[in-house]
Amino acid sequence: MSLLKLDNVSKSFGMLKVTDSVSFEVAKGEALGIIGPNGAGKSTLFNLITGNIAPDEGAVYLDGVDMTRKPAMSRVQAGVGRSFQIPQPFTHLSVFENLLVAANFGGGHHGHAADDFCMDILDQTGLAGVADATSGSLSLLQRKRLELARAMATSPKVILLDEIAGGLTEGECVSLIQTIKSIHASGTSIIWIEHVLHALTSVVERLMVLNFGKMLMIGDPAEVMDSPQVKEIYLGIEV
Ligand SMILES: Nc1ncnc2c1ncn2[C@@H]1O[C@H](COP(=O)(O)OP(=O)(O)OP(=O)(O)O)[C@@H](O)[C@H]1O
Repeated sequence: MSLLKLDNVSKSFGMLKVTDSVSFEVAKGEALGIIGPNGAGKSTLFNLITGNIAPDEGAVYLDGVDMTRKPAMSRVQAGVGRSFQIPQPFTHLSVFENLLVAANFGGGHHGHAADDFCMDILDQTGLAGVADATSGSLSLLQRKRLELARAMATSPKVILLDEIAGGLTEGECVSLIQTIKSIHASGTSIIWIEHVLHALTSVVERLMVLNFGKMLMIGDPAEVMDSPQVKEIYLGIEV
């Protein structure tokens, strides 16, 4: 059975159909990449999965349960974790405290068990050395790591990564990819929107292309990137 399923999901803002009858499934433990031109509807698709916006039509299922009308918080508690394009930590709290908030409210972890759980995530995401630093003092790479860590602190079954590699140097990007690979290897499903294609294709098993709100193609990353239709529409290259 699939972990996450979208069934003919559509959403319009005024006259603009931003998500147009999108259907796909993500298996347990799978990593799926999403690409598409600016304004294709990628972030809107994430908002429909997380419950930040409601679809006009269609349904969203997690583990076979219809989540379509459930609020965002209950989806977090059911296992949908998310990182944001622009990191959104509580800047006055320490890195550790940021994780505790996510673990308490999103992951249902409390007391000493929550402390240990958060320390494990700090290790996994490479933040153990800055546990007591205020999150406002972190470098860009560390803030990206904190976005990952906060998503992991909610004990997700699937994490949605929104352009997490953007703005990093090549070396920083390689180091973040290692962390994302370790999260994937531990069994968490990943859906990742990314413009840094080499980072994305080094992790994901399937790639989806969105264009004008429609799913243009989904499949093996190399085959998708090789498709003349994708080259023309996504990359703007005449073939
Ligand atoms: N809340 C909203 N109200 C009105 N229009 C919106 C809203 N959210 C998104 N849009 C519009 O929907 C379209 C798709 O936006 P979306 O952010 O989902 O695209 P995207 O593929 O994530 O783009 P990018 O790669 O630039 O982040 C855009 O034209 C955007 O202006």
